[in-house]
Amino acid sequence: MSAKSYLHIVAAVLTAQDGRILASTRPKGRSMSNRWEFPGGKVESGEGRWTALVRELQEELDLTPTRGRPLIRLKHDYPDGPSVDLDVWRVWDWQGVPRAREGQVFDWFEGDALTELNFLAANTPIVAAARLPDRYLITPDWGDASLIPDGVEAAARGGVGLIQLRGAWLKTGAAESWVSEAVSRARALGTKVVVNGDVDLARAWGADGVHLSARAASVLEQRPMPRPALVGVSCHSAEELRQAEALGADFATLGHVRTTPSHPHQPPLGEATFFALAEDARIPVYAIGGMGTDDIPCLQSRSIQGVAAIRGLWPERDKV
Ligand SMILES: Nc1nc2c([nH]c(=O)n2[C@@H]2O[C@H](COP(=O)(O)OP(=O)(O)OP(=O)(O)O)[C@@H](O)[C@H]2O)c(=O)[nH]1
Repeated sequence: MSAKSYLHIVAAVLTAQDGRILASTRPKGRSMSNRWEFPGGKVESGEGRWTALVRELQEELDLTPTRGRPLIRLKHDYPDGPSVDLDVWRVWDWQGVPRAREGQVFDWFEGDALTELNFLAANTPIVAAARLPDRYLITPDWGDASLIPDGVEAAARGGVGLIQLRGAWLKTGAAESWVSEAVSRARALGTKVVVNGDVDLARAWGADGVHLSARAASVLEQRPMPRPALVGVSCHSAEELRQAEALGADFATLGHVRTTPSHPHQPPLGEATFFALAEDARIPVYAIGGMGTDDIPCLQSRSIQGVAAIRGLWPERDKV
């Protein structure tokens, strides 16, 4: 049996300095016209990925991208259409002012607003990747929750775009005030906050979403919070990634990649297994377990979203 062939497509998540993202409708006369997509198209035979992206953006929008990096790569099989290998790049610098050259409509959208557009079916995980940052901090599980709001704010100031509140302190009486303080300070800096494990708490406390264990995800048939809320799942295997995808999760953490003090007795996945699983995933993946900001360039060069960490991202490491 021959392997299925996939059309290699490059597309750009053009991101302006204010964080808004360009989306466009497919031009009239094309398949699935008037659904939303990210600008791009087929890579021609013998053409490089970046060269193809530059050509497509010039043809469609009269723009020349000058700085970008891989964001997410995933395969999708349209039941009545092509099988596509979508190679999506974040582009944050370009020459020119966008102009619709193919009769398409385009506009700039806040990340959350992207979830309301009628995108092509393959694009749900691409929209998730476009909305998500490269650094995902998980708060340390210690007794003194009073340090959480300051730590969250310092991390957000340092460029961490997503934070998971986690720990036994979440179940204590004072938790609500620490959480609402942390959420409002993070939000003022454009950083989102999700709560570990408890959907009711996440809703009640006005958090931006929830992060579930693989076990909690395994008993759900659909996502427990509608978009634009974020739903993340902790995964350790291909099976758990498939469950997170089936659930409609926005992202997964996958690990642990290396041995860490949090899991001293469990063997790590190792980098080769991590990359094999992450590159096969159809949702954005954060590498977790002994990871830090130094690992981000290597992960991104392979279209992986970024790193999730406690020690590697908490602002004052000596206090972890
Ligand atoms: N440019 C772009 N294509 C996408 C996205 N998502 C997605 O599934 N695709 C699929 O990737 C293919 C894009 O190739 P293309 O844009 O060169 O295709 P085309 O206009 O020539 O389409 P056609 O073959 O129907 O004439 C289409 O099958 C399209 O449905 C996206 O965000 N951007």
